[in-house]
Amino acid sequence: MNTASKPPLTFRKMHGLGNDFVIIDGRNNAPIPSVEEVRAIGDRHRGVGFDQLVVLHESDEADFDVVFYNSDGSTSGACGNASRCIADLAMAESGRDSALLRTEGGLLRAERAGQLIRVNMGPPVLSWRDVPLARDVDLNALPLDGTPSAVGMGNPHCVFFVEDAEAVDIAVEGARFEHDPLFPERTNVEFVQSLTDGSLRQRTWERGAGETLACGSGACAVAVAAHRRGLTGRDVTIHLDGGDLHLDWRNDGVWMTGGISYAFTGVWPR
Ligand SMILES: N[C@@H](CCC[C@H](N)C(=O)O)C(=O)O
Repeated sequence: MNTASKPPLTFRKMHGLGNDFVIIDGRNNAPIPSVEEVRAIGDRHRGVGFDQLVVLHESDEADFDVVFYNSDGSTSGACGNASRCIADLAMAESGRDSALLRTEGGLLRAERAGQLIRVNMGPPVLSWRDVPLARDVDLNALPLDGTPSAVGMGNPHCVFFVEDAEAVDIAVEGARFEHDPLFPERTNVEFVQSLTDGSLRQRTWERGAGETLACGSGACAVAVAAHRRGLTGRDVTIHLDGGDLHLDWRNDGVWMTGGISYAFTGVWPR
């Protein structure tokens, strides 16, 4: 058995509106975690705990090439709140007020906006109105009233508009889609309520992470779905458990503006 110990993993802990991340810089041949280690680090009781773990790699066209892992070890093509956090790291390193991130979901541009960070999450790539369902589904048979909107933002989202977002049992309604053949790659699920001031209230069940305090790519999907339903203009404020995001859907994609927080650095022994 190889008893040689592997070099420890150094990481940064950050969050965007309470959606929390462990960020590991894998550049310069620095050690990166195995999927088993991702799950162990993500354990809220025995590890560090995170909603997503982010690994940074050298890039030939961006500040970083980025890989996003959920706490169950699955990967995702997008992670909006983490993208704001690592964009801040990139800008601090480069001294510029802008950054470029290459993710599985595409090339993302980010920039400072005062004390906040703006990220262009790209165009929405699909919705139920544009893409025929994989099979003939009676959408009204889905667990909640009404027909959801399916919007891709580098990752899949199923957006339900409900009368009272606080009344939704997220652990039940969100988990329903973890093994639904309608979503062969699973999906993130957002439950949204329109408010009288034109803003939206969003609660989120994340694929591979469960209920989170905020989901940035989900907020982008919600903004697109709400606009397509005539509920909002092309820009909207969304209230999440962890705080507010501002979304504006422009011709070059959906821009998301919000805050980030830097928590601490740490070392994961191996
Ligand atoms: N919290 C993220 C979304 C993270 C990935 C998602 N769970 C998925 O698997 O697609 C965000 O802020 O976008």
